[in-house]
Amino acid sequence: MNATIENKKTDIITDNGLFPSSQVMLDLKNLKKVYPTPKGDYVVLENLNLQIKKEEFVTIIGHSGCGKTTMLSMIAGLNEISGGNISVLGKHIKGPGPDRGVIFQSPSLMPWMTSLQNVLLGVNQVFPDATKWQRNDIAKYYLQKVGLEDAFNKKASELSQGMQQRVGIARAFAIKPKVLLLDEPFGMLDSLTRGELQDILIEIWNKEKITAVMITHDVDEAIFLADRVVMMTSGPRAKIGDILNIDFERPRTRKSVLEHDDYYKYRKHLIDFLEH
Ligand SMILES: Nc1ncnc2c1ncn2[C@@H]1O[C@H](COP(=O)(O)OP(=O)(O)OP(=O)(O)O)[C@@H](O)[C@H]1O
Repeated sequence: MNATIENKKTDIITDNGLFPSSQVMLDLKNLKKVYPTPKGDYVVLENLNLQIKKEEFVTIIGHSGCGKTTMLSMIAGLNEISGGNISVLGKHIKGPGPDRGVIFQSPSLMPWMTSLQNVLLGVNQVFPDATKWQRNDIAKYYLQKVGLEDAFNKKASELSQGMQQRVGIARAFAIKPKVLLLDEPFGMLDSLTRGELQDILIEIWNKEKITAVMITHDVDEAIFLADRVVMMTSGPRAKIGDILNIDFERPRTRKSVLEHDDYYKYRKHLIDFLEH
């Protein structure tokens, strides 16, 4: 990994996130979500507009309960859209699909199955025409990428939380999605394991260059991983409040990011947003 990033000072650049359509992977237009409740309709999201570019890594931050998971689950096709639309490469989504992989906070593996069998569940569905050997190779390749080459045949129930999330990462990449959606994937892990998995995630992402959208509550994680940090306003009727471009070169190391003059500027910008 490149240990240095050019320490050139830049001004904080925020943008309105609008790009030529040829560059856009994900397009959220006038997105609205209403949850019916006993007390009446609760409008969680309204007029939410966001474009995410091909090969971009975007992190999403916002106050607890503002609607981050709601937005991500709508992109995944797991939560009905109340208004507006979401498109992937210009096509409106109508439900879940193999073009979008999801990594949740808890990987929800089948506990009685091995790491390999868990990864194969998705691979078998998405690549039904591949031979058994080819599918095995794909699953093993990604398990090895997340450092589980010695645990192919370990049951999920025998794995630590960190190892289970490694399987979750392998499972998501193995279906070769166009977009990877991550909902606080490291939220339950200790800081050392969290750092290790951030490095693994970014290493595979650097190689595969798929579009990634990740919710996090951790401002440092948001900066370290992202090309842009998207800030959501507090609900109800939450929308995109601000977008911060993170202009650090890649590949990045934690040390080089922390030592960059702009790091604290970025951090302050995000914390100011969250505190107001
Ligand atoms: N199925 C549902 N029915 C009614 N209200 C819901 C439902 N799911 C979520 N909500 C409400 O919608 C709001 C947004 O929830 P959501 O989980 O999307 O927020 P979040 O920003 O991801 O929160 P957190 O950061 O705590 O994970 C919350 O007030 C939540 O209580």
